[in-house]
Amino acid sequence: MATIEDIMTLSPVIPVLVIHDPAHARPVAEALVAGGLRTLEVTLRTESALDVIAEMAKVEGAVVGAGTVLNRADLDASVRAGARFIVSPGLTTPLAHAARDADVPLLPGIANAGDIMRGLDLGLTRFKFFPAEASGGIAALKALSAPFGQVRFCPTGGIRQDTAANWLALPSVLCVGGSWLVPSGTPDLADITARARAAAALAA
Ligand SMILES: O=C(O)C(=O)C[C@H](O)[C@H](O)COP(=O)(O)O
Repeated sequence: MATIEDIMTLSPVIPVLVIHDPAHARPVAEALVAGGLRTLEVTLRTESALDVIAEMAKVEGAVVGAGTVLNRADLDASVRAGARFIVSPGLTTPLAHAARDADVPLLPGIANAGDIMRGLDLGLTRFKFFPAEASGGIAALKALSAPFGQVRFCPTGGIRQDTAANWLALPSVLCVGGSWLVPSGTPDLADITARARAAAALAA
């Protein structure tokens, strides 16, 4: 079983995916992997998300996780569908316990020092900083990182190709997440691969 650190360091950018049509799942995952992004977060925001996870998990080289996981039921369903890691917008004790029980890596969202301290009490040191730009951006994460030397982050929310490098330059940042890799609508696979290639070229 990979650790959440392994997942976060596979590539500098984790695409956050909102896919409605399961028929798009495999081609989109293949296009991202072809561009060099292997870690894929499928949000549970669509009715077909679990089917999308199952389809994407078949793509060679893809490491598929579930995002927008809110509780134990979401987590268990995601793992059954083939998710190898779990991302949540926030941190709850029941979700942390569910991840521990399922032995699945968890990347929970945090936005303040209290969230981080609760995470540390639960044995967690790797967090999604969400919503990154709206929570104060780079200045906020720098300030938040200072008291927690052992903690590392995946900022997500409002980050794009042209701002990702600034985030990745922070010593406390292992990777960033973002939805800019796959715009909504019918997927343009060549464009997705080009976006992935540009993102993969950003060094963490
Ligand atoms: O769905 C979830 O679980 C979330 O926590 C939200 C997503 O990570 C952000 O919506 C991505 O942000 P954008 O890249 O600005 O679109």
